[in-house]
Amino acid sequence: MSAPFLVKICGLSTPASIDAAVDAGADMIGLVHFARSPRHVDADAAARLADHARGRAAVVLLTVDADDALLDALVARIRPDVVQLHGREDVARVAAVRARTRLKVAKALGIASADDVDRARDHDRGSADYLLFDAKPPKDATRPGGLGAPFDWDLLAGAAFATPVLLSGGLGPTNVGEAVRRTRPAGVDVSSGVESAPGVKDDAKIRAFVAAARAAAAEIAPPEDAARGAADASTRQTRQR
Ligand SMILES: O=C(O)c1ccccc1N[C@@H]1O[C@H](COP(=O)(O)O)[C@@H](O)[C@H]1O
Repeated sequence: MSAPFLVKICGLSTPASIDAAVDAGADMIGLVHFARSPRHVDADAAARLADHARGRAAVVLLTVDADDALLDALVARIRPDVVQLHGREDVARVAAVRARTRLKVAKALGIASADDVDRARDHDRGSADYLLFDAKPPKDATRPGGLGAPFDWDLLAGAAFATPVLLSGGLGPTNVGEAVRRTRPAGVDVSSGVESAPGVKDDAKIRAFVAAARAAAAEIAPPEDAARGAADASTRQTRQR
């Protein structure tokens, strides 16, 4: 059986929005530690949110070009399951963070051209546990992600990676299904697309996003997984009666 499809909801900053994501069926919740983001949470707030989510969803700590001292402090305080590196970290830095923290690492890579997809292959050598493809930010952007901008999914056509790929960048409830069907990722990640305003998560959009992602994932699942999924759903329904 193949690995389960992953849904990550990023940029959560309240216990209520974590509950909404977990109740909707998210596998991963993201906490953004980057001061220029409207979703920034400081170390203490992130630690409280991580404790709120722990055991119910994997906690992903998002940092941007954090140095060792900052990473050590954040990891010790927040105790995440995964560190998302959303800056200019190179292959050596990704490997060093993985070795230092002993945590899973998701490396975000900005995609705007076929060359960017080729460059992403440098990271497909075992240094990262996930490759997270996001739109490449414009040069004058105030942050490297969380911009609600999609990239041209056709750039991934025919591209195969050994490392599980999480698709992100401008996803939302209305386009995640098409994105999953066209790119067949291992999972999806969203922030802006499930908000009512920058940094303010919308529970209904979170529910709609997770449902649409799961429905599309079921369509692209190998036949044996689809059969197992149907059997699991039927067992769940029988138990509920
Ligand atoms: O969410 C942010 O503010 C953010 C800040 C700095 C780096 C990354 C950030 N978010 C990540 O960007 C992608 C795409 O987000 P969106 O759905 O297009 O808004 C996602 O991985 C977020 O986790």
